[in-house]
Amino acid sequence: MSPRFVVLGPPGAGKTTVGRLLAERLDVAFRDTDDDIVATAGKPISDVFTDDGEPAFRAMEEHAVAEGLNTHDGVLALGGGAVLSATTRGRLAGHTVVFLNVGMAEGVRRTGMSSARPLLAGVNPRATFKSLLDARLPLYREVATIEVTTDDLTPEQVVDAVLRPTGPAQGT
Ligand SMILES: Nc1ncnc2c1ncn2[C@@H]1O[C@H](COP(=O)(O)OP(=O)(O)OP(=O)(O)O)[C@@H](O)[C@H]1O
Ligand SMILES: O=C(O)C1=C[C@@H](O)[C@@H](O)[C@H](O)C1
Ligand SMILES: [Mg+2]
Repeated sequence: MSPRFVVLGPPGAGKTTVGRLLAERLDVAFRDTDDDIVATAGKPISDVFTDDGEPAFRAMEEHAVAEGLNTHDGVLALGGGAVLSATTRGRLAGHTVVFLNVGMAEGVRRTGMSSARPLLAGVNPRATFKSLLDARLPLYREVATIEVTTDDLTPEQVVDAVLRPTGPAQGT
């Protein structure tokens, strides 16, 4: 069993929003590893970061992603930092992986100052978002088989782009 699409990208790229729409369009189930972690931990992700620390969160995330890849056959959205794990990047080989990209300005606009995103809850979310993008862009691209830049697209248009055939133009 393997997910039809694995969706990843930075916070605010639309993994949850677009992932859900994509699953609806394909009439398959949607699963988000962030939700799996919340269910397992029995508390919000911000509390996992505060109480247990980021390394503990990353270990739970590695486990949740492996479980999703092995047991889910619909659309699987990963947390924004899941690609930081080399083990996870290795496990993504052979899967159809969609990288939803978003630039700093739009990413910060979409995520706002939400404390639900502990890594962006500091004093300078723009700088934090930029350094996060700089560090992760090569990792997202290492595992992605499809990349869509979402800044100027609605979630529906992003789904269209994911499903658009990429081969040579048909007919004349
Ligand atoms: N293409 C888009 N155009 C405009 N707004 C969008 C788009 N995609 C997502 N959004 C909005 O941006 C916000 C963040 O989207 P979403 O929660 O899906 O991102 P995410 O990638 O799952 O983030 P996280 O890594 O924090 O889970 C939501 O308010 C959502 O409605
Ligand atoms: O970008 C990140 O590192 C994170 C993104 C979210 O999806 C959550 O997985 C968590 O807030 C960490
Ligand atoms: Mg999400």
